[in-house]
Amino acid sequence: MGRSSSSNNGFVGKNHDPEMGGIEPTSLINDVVQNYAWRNMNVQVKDRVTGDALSILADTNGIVHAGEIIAIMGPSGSGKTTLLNAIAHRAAAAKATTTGDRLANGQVANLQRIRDLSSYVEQDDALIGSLTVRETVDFAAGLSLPSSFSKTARLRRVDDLIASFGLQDQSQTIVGTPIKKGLSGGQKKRLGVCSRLVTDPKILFLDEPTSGLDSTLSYEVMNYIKKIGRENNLIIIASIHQPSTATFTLFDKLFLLSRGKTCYFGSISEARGYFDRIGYTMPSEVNPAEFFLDLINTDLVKEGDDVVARVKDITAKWLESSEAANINQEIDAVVAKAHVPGSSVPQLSSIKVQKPDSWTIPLVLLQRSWIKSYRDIVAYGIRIIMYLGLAILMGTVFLRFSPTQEYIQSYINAIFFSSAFMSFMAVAYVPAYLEDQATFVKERANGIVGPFSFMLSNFIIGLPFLFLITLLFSVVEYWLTGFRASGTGFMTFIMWLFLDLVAAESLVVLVSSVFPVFVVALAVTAFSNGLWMCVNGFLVPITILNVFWKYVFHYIDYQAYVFQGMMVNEFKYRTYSCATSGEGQYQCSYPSSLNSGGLVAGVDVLRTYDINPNVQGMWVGIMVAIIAVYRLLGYLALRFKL
Ligand SMILES: Nc1ncnc2c1ncn2[C@@H]1O[C@H](COP(=O)(O)OP(=O)(O)OP(=O)(O)O)[C@@H](O)[C@H]1O
Repeated sequence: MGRSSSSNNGFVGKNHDPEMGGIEPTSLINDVVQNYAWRNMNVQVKDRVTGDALSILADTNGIVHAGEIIAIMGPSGSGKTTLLNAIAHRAAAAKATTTGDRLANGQVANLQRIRDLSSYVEQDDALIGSLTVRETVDFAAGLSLPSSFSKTARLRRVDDLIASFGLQDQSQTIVGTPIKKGLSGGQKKRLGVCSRLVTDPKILFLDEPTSGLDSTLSYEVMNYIKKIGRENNLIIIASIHQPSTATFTLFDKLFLLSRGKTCYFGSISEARGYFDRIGYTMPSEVNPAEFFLDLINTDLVKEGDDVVARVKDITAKWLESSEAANINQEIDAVVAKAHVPGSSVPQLSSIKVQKPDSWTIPLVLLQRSWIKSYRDIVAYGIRIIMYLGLAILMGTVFLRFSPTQEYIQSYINAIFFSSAFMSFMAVAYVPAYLEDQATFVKERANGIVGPFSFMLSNFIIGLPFLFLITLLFSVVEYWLTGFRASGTGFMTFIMWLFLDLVAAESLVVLVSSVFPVFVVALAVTAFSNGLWMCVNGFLVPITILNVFWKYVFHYIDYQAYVFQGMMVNEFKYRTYSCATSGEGQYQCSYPSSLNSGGLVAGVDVLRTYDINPNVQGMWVGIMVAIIAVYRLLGYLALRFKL
């Protein structure tokens, strides 16, 4: 998302597109948002135990000015993430009700405006392990900068940012996968922030940007963030857990929370004086962050020390303090100023957000998935090896069949197994899809990628890979087994197997979109494929399958059409010789019109399974429809559920 502004709508834009004669195409300067405030922010949930309404964030107010960086601090469970999410207009907690105003330049900012103006870096920001540092930042830029932004300007911004975060020497290093080490923890954190900043946000929300890092690395990461925030006049709001003294002093303001209530909000330099005034004197030579946290940490119960009473006292004193009153006045003042006719305050309604063209996002996603797929040996290479192994296994078990009647049942078994087993193995796609979906969820929450672009690119990028698997499997298995030896027969087999795999993978996408939890998605996909196997007409011919399974499930079973299609491909065009007795009599075990000539017509085998040999075109159409429905339902699940 590239934000542009023009002088005639009140914004002094330095971020114009290069083609439009802008001054600094790569600059991230914030000249749009002068301040960001939140007023009467409350979050209520239904208590997990009692089911009663429970307040987890009570009446918080705050204001941050351009160029400032603030720390939201509090003991574990005090509501830091809840507050950060609430002010960033995200779901504050599961099934929470959030009330209150978010104000940018004193004007109420709705979700879209906040998405336009800000980026949110989550604690476990999903970086793609197989991409290099430069690719990570460049793809983030490609997904959000307007198409009018030239490639040269984009790459300049990418390289400048990488250098600002001290990652220039790692620019060609991959982030890191389970089998190939890449960046260190601190470098990954820096890259996470860097790839969100490239989209040119004016406000940056950071959820525990130093979690998992030691104090030296935490300082390093925050120092980079502070520097870039200062240089570009950004508003940075970060929740942080137990910073060292050095890290703590990098922040301009502190928001101290305990049990969802404000204990202090104001400049870091004045915090000590404030607590001294209300009766809590900080000893010298102590880490101030530690002192404040110990003061309000209700989990640390020491003998003779009533922390709960102390927190009540601190939160009550805050509400009565002149500091709290000043914040409210300051917020009222920016609101009033914004509404003065002819005010010089930039108006939110006139911000023009330029996004990439609608076709650019799926294209960038495709390019990113393509790099990921050929580099990520775990997600793709291992699956190819598995399918090849399966082909060799099945080809050697069902080895060199010949067109005689004793092989008829084995042919049918081989057809069933080829399709059913391959569909079943699609569960191996669950982890890779869930990983992509996690990236999507984060990009979507930042307003970058929509469910349609994600679903479309996921579908397209899967096709060549599935075709490759189909081809490798068929080349090995089809000829080892000895199916009908004809080019058309082979190509038709490939077509059915390909449709089978596309449908099976679409089912994985649907199930994993509805249940985005690994074990659940795995169990539901495996169960569904088991069900499709049972009712596809092989284990129990359709003629005797009970009506419930037949009418409720059989006709929507993609495996049924693949099984029937492959059966027709093998049996429609072939005859099988009967056995002969010692006296030269034919002994045919399948009743067939050709029995008198010592043969079984393949079409008569089809008849015993009630398979019509002349409607393959319709089955292909049904397969395409099933795939489309799976994808559509997957899209709807992403659109409305996640
Ligand atoms: N449904 C609920 N019932 C009861 N308590 C809840 C519910 N939902 C959230 N909470 C509580 O709200 C509080 C705020 O959680 P939050 O994650 O914002 O805290 P935090 O300060 O970010 O914690 P941490 O530092 O451990 O990440 C927690 O104490 C949590 O247990």
